[in-house]
Amino acid sequence: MTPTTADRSTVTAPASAPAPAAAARPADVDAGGRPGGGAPADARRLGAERTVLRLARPYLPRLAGAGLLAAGTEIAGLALMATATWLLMTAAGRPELDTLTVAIVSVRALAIGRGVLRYTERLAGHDAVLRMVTDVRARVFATLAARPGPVAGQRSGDALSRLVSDVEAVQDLVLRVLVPAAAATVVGLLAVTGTAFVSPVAALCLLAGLLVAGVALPAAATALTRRTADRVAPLRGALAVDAVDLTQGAADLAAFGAAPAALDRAGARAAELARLERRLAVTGWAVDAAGTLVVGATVAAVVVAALGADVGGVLVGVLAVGTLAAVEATLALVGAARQWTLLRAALGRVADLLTPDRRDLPTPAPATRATPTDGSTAAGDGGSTPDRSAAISSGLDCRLDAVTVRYRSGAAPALDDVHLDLPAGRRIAVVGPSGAGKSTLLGVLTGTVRPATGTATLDGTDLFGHDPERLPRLVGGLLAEAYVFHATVRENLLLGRADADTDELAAAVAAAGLLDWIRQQPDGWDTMVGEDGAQLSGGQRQRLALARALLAAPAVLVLDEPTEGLDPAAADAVLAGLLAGLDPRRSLVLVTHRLRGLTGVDEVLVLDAGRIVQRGSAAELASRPGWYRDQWQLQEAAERGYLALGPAEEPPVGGSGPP
Ligand SMILES: Nc1ncnc2c1ncn2[C@@H]1O[C@H](COP(=O)(O)OP(=O)(O)OP(=O)(O)O)[C@@H](O)[C@H]1O
Repeated sequence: MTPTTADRSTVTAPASAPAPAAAARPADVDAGGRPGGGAPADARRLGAERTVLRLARPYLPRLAGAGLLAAGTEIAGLALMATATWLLMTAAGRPELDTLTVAIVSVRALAIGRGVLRYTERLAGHDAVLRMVTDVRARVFATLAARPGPVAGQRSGDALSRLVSDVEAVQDLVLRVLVPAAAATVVGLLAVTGTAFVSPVAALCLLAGLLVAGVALPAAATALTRRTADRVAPLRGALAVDAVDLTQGAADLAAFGAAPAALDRAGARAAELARLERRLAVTGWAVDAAGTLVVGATVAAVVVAALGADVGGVLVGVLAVGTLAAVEATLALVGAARQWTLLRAALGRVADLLTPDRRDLPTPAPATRATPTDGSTAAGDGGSTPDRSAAISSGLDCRLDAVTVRYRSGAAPALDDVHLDLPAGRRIAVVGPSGAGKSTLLGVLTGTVRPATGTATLDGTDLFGHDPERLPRLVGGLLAEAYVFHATVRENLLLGRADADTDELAAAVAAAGLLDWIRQQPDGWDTMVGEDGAQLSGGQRQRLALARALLAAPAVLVLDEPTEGLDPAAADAVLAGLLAGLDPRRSLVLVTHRLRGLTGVDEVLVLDAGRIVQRGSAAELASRPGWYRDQWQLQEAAERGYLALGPAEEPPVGGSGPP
């Protein structure tokens, strides 16, 4: 009974649910994380580049300057290679030193100039791009800040990643794609023109080599890596979601026995991601090897063509080395194409935000629910553990004898010599002041808190001797700090029982008082609840958690403040509904601060400072002096004030008489 439970409590999801409709398979998720790939998506992506580059207009002169400097760097490199080759080959013939002076000075000047140009190009390029990116980031921030609330299906981390990494993709588009591509194009054209003066046939060979290196190979690299790259980004997103669910939802996964399946699922996703990344790496190596072959073949073709055209030996050498430098510079386009493939998803997301008509489109979280193999969700498919999906068919006896719990040696015990007999089908409520030990008692019953002394038995055997993975199916329910997964209502419910059909879901949800709300939602059972249930009210999260606990139907159902966060009338209705709907074979341990509606339980225990200070039926305790009666009177008085303040929408159920 932690006070904050009301806001956060909910039960969790994964179970062996059928692949939910909301889950999109990677193949159906485009790079922008939107379902549906193919041609329209491509058109949309190109539109994304246009949208993003429109923002570059104010910085065009600076960017053009950076592009020219990049081209100058490449040209200086090409000229350096050609001049140095001419110098070496000419010097081999021992000519007069005067004839070499210009070449010697040129080599030095080009070597120094290339370094200077490279430095200036980096300076100018980053200056222009950082200015532009600052502008883009400010716009993205303003757009996110102006939103009335989170878009359905979007996580808080998603907004952060749009602001940081997606905007960096804009920077990479300019610096690592457009500038190198422009420089390679200029160098290629100059090299072909220069070669044409020496030998037109050699120039044609060079042109062919440059087209293969600068057009065919980048196109092949894009085609080969695009499908894989499109699957990598959503998978990374899904894996990040798994990591959050596995850490923040660890207690709930364990409580419903879904942790091993969730771990398996995350492991399968990680393995799939590794496989795709290996495939990308292999494709990259293959394309690089093809590039090297193209360089060699082009040089050979140029040399043969030049020799065939009776070009002098020194010039043939210069042409060969110049060809080498030009084709290698053009191969930068392969890297640029690969980079572009990887950037498209992020560019699409930035464009979605910055274009009003795109912004209105629902943007599901980046493939958070995409899975490598089965389309199941991170939260919604716990794999099929037969034991988990089978409801316990009968009740079990549970017993605590002289149980004492001490969290720290020397500290006062959180439970002190507690005796509790809970035969199958018995329903008890545990009440008491804050810090009395109520949650600790539930901890002992669910096997998460081990007593210092005393014994806890379930079905006649030591409770702590039971299989830790099976125990949650025997004793479990709604515990404090429950976690709601970023998944649909159905997926969150199916964590409770994987094989529940819609009628069973509806019965549990009706008992928790959430059925009407679900029916009113356009997506019904497939309504996304947001990260940790952020798209639900506190009361709705609590009802969802309760419904999931009821669905789990363990032999001993423990409920820690099931009606916390609900208004008094709703709390009464929910408690009455759940007591009425409970299978009579199952036991119930209900921890609550609210004393109304407890007439439906067999016994109420009052805990204080770890000891059971009162026990009896609700009516008996209300008639005896003590903590229970004082608290009952206080709550009744407060409730009368509450009801006097506003019209009660629902009549109180199940607690109007003496307690
Ligand atoms: N993990 C822990 N480590 C140390 N002390 C703990 C821990 N959990 C509980 N306690 C202490 O044990 C005592 C009983 O706590 P417990 O949470 O069981 O009370 P509670 O009746 O559920 O309280 P509340 O109604 O406020 O939730 C308290 O004094 C608390 O400070």
